[in-house]
Amino acid sequence: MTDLPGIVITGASGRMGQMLVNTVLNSNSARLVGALERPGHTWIGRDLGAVMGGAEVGINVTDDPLELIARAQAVIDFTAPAATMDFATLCAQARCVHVIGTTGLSEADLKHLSAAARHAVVVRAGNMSLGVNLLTQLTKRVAAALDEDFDIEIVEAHHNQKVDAPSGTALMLGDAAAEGRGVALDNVSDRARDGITGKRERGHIGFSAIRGGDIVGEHDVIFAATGERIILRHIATDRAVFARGALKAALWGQGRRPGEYDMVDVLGLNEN
Ligand SMILES: NC(=O)C1=CN([C@@H]2O[C@H](COP(=O)(O)OP(=O)(O)OC[C@H]3O[C@@H](n4cnc5c(N)ncnc54)[C@H](O)[C@@H]3O)[C@@H](O)[C@H]2O)C=CC1
Ligand SMILES: O=C(O)C1=N[C@H](C(=O)O)C[C@H](O)C1
Repeated sequence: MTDLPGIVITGASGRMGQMLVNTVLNSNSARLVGALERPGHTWIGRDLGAVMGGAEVGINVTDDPLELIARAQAVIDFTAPAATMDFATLCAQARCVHVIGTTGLSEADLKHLSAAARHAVVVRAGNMSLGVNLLTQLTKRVAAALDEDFDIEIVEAHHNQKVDAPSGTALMLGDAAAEGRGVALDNVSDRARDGITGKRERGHIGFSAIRGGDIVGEHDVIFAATGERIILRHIATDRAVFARGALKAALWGQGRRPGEYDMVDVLGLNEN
């Protein structure tokens, strides 16, 4: 028995799930206590290590979150919006830290998370990497320094299995740019252009999404004026950067007061 925080990974068979399992299993700061998958998944009831193609780890994958979350100190959750809402309720009941990487959440989902955060620590970010969270701060500063002569466009690229657009990261960057400009993103966001769209509106923030192959995640924030252009870019080449950030968040959340937090809080980037 050890005092290290016990972590449950949801969506264990997913691209991020498997990365998270390996990250926690290789950590000296946390221990893996459970792995969840959706009902009907072929991994249910089987040893997690074995289904991942390695040695047995003594943890059977389950589709029953109730008992598992009750004895966890943190749940790291990169799944899908409906599943994340269910896990948020259970984490709130268990007073356990809920680290959420899931993107594509609706306004109603965000309200649900705010309610859950009255009882538990909820750390959520559309991107858990250090680089992107630093990029949001840079974006805010550049947007604040430039006026609307600079058109802001956010371009993101991801693999062909991604189901939501714009990416969670693109929306974080859009929020940062809007905050820098002192406007609400909802009032200035251009999220789809097709056909005779009319001229670009001054002050708007545009989004474009590329989907193809195995691209892990790439984001450009373009500030385009007449005669010059600034481009802030982040390229993720390995999902380990997201998993490391998520584990850091799970550990950071231990002993904190219930509430909603993000990776800027976890990484202490607000102080810079
Ligand atoms: N915030 C961040 O840093 C990052 C966020 N993401 C986001 O994480 C999410 C997952 O991404 P991927 O791993 O690429 O997707 P994926 O499709 O490979 O994995 C999702 C997994 O969740 C499982 N799942 C769905 N419903 C479930 C339920 N009720 N209970 C348990 N498991 C359930 C699925 O079976 C699947 O294995 C997406 O929303 C993606 O945008 C991905 C990478 C980084
Ligand atoms: O689905 C992904 O893969 C990713 N999703 C996140 C997003 O929506 O921004 C983070 C990362 O870019 C990978």
